Amino acid sequence: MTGAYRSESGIELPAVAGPDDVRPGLDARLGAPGEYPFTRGVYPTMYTSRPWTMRQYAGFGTARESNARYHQLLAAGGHGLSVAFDLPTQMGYDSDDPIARGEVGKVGVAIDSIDDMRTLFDRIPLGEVSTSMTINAPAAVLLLLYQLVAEEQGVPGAKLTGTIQNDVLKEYIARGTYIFPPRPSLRLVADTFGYCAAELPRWNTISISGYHMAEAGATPVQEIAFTLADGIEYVRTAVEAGLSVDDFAPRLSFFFVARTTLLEEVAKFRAARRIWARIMRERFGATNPKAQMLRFHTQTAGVQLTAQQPEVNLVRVAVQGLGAVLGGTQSLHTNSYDEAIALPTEKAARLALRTQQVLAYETDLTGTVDPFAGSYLVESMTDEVEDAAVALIDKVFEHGSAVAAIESGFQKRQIELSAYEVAQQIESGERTVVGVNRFVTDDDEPYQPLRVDPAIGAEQEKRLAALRADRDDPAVRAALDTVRAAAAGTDNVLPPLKAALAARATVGEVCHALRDVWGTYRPVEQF
Ligand SMILES: C[C@H](C(=O)O)C(=O)SCCNC(=O)CCNC(=O)[C@H](O)C(C)(C)COP(=O)(O)OP(=O)(O)OC[C@H]1O[C@@H](n2cnc3c(N)ncnc32)[C@H](O)[C@@H]1OP(=O)(O)O
Repeated sequence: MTGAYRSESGIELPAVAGPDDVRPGLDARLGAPGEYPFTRGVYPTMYTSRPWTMRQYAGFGTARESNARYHQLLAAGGHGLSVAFDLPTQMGYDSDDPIARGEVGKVGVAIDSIDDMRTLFDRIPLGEVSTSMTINAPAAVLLLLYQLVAEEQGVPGAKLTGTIQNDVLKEYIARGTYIFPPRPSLRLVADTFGYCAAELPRWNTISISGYHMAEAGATPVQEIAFTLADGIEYVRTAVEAGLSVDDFAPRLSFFFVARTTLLEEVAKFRAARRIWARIMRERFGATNPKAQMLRFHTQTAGVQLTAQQPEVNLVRVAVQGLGAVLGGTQSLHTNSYDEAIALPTEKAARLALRTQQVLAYETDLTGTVDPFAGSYLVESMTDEVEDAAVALIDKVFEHGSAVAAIESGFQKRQIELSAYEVAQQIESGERTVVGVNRFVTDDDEPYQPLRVDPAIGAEQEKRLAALRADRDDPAVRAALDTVRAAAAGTDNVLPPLKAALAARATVGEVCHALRDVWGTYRPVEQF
């Protein structure tokens, strides 16, 4: 390589960093751990009093199979649950909808109704375990099903802890599971904030996500800038809906990637906390410190895993996870080594969890807080990532709002340009990917991927037919009419949604009721 090393975001690294690389005023930029601007972490004691939450994302096939995987993960020492839903559920369609054919139970679990949700959490005490659900456009619907099942277990809403992803804006930018146009989607998000503040006060109402943008090619700077810009949009919407920032913002959470480029990643996490604290205090007038804290989940970078020599992924994941912990993550998913090929096998899923257990229990990482504080290199990179991200957030808002920028295709285009550059670097050999363009071998061992049983679609169809034959249909129709009326007006839509789901309306039926009023989003293709 010639010339200075440039980071993933294009920041030049000094070959040897020294005191001159750190700008004056470091103490004020750092603060103490647990204090504004939270550069050193959101809690004063961080992992010295409690390690991060080990939360492995899992789910496939039917509710029964996924329930078995959750029991395995908890028995293996996992701390919290993280549910992956299949595409039809994520898009608000029932398993027997023609559009769902071939996709039922593939990338996650199929959930059609309260009956499936009850099975999913069978023998799991919802008052004790915290559960994350990666669900966006229909997040309110799955959250209400969870609440209904918890109530059946005798657990009141006030005791429930967990997170819904509920971040529709990044779906338009990178992930693609949107249903409604941006504006009604934002209204549904604000309704969910309001409902949770009253009914589920310990629930994290959103996981504002940069992970998927990173997987699509965003640089670290783009990842945090576009994510924080989305965060601003959510806060603005909720404030305009009459909610108090000090009340709802403590339950906002974030979700980022951890790449193998560990130093820049640590700088990224620290910069993101600092920028968000300032935005909340200065732009939105938050005075509650909890409303200024950026708490986040991390997943190791799936896009960096390779199908060639898949065991090497174990090493990559360990390095990525190390960066997340050094950056002060609240919760972590470490990918399985076989994820570039298929859904993780049970063995691979266990090894992935073991990776974080080694980090937590065999290293000295939990003995001290923010060990990189004062590092010439990491402090200077934190400043540089911060400056570049703030400048990019300003660029987003030159479009008027994050939504307007999304509608113009701005973020998506920037991310695609970054992805193109990386692809070219791999192609030319300028960027090394071990086992792919260097250190290649012909003798990869055969690997038996986990396959989802194709009969699952038919099985779900049968369960749905039984449900529809065994419920009070006029009551379901009346409840769906009430959902439509709330969606057309200004009342919070969650209470009527809950009533419809309790009457055993399906996920697809309630989402269709909302589609009737709000319509569906059609993306504008730019190229
Ligand atoms: C790729 C894929 C896809 O596309 O499909 C995906 O999206 S997968 C996406 C998967 N997404 C996820 O798994 C998201 C996970 N997110 C979360 O779990 C949350 O949003 C989170 C990031 C805020 C982490 O929440 P958590 O409950 O695990 O952890 P917390 O940090 O909130 O800790 C739990 C409780 O312990 C307390 N606590 C923790 N540590 C300390 C400490 N050192 N001192 C004092 N208190 C502490 C917290 O205040 C909190 O209590 P209290 O609550 O009372 O304050």
